[in-house]
Amino acid sequence: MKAVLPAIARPLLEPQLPSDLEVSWWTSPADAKVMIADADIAWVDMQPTRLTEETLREAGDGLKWVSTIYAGLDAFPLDVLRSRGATLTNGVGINAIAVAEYAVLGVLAAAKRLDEVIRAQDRAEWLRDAPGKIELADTKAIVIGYGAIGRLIGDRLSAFGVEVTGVTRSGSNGTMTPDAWRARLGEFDWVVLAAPSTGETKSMIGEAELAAMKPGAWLINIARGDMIDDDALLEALRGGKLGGAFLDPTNPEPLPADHPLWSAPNCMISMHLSGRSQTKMFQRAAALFLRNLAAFRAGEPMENVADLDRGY
Ligand SMILES: NC(=O)C1=CN([C@@H]2O[C@H](COP(=O)(O)OP(=O)(O)OC[C@H]3O[C@@H](n4cnc5c(N)ncnc54)[C@H](O)[C@@H]3O)[C@@H](O)[C@H]2O)C=CC1
Ligand SMILES: O=C(O)C(=O)CO
Repeated sequence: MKAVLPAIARPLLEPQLPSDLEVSWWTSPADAKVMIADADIAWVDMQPTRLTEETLREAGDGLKWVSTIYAGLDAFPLDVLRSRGATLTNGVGINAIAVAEYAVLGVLAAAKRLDEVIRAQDRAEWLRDAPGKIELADTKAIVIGYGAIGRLIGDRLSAFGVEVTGVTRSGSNGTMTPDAWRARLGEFDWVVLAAPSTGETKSMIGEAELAAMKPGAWLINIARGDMIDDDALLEALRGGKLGGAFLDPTNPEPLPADHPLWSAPNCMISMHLSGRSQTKMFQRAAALFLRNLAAFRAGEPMENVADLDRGY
């Protein structure tokens, strides 16, 4: 059995790999593309070493399991994997803590207008009044996408006294269903996006949704940039009714230097940095891969198997 694995994870994986597994370590997409031709297993990540759709198309017929550290699968050619009959396991949970902490950072930065405080510091200006005076306690948040990340955001915001409502696809465990949240948008001070980018969620926040939000409410996006209609967001930000937006991912990435969102009023952009966390992320990813490898070899069910039709 042959596996193509990322060299970056080699120190964590190699000591624990079974001796009869033949391994090639990729350091670049070009490496992966060659190595994958006769692999049974491939761990591929779309960034920073972007593996192209072409690579997965060119993989040999033996490729049965593709593993990734990514939770969001929107950049993966799911149709190619589906037509090959290959299993894709994702990285849901691996960086959920780091991302949830960024969402809370976004809410706190918006409440206290940390961006304005830091701009004043850059000017060596001593502010006489706080630019943001919102106390989180007794405010209300809706977290659209209440999965691994969304639930952690919910727990953390609840600890600040925020009343949290979650949205899931199924509406299970007291969450709202995707057809119910729009009618209630006007109730929330914080609208947090933590759902996967799929056909159902692309541009889910557009003109109508922004208009329905409570005056002064903030939009916090830690999911994917294409879930927001940027033209509508720019108009809402310029109109001043929206409190503002905290955007971790954007569409496209990197955001071009001349993109109007950079200079839009009341907009903070964190450059899709939220998922980065010291070494813990790789330790969790390696541990998950090794558990799944044992299951794959034993013909047992693996963890984090993506639903290729659903898209996450
Ligand atoms: N900014 C970053 O660095 C990161 C962003 N992400 C993004 O966050 C997304 C969520 O990640 P996880 O929580 O780990 O995934 P997850 O699979 O644990 O949770 C997804 C949640 O979204 C819900 N959902 C699905 N379709 C929905 C819809 N149409 N409307 C409302 N809710 C819907 C699901 O029911 C589930 O509760 C990922 O798909 C990825 O795009 C993930 C990791 C890092
Ligand atoms: O895991 C993901 O989907 C990410 O966006 C990581 O940054």
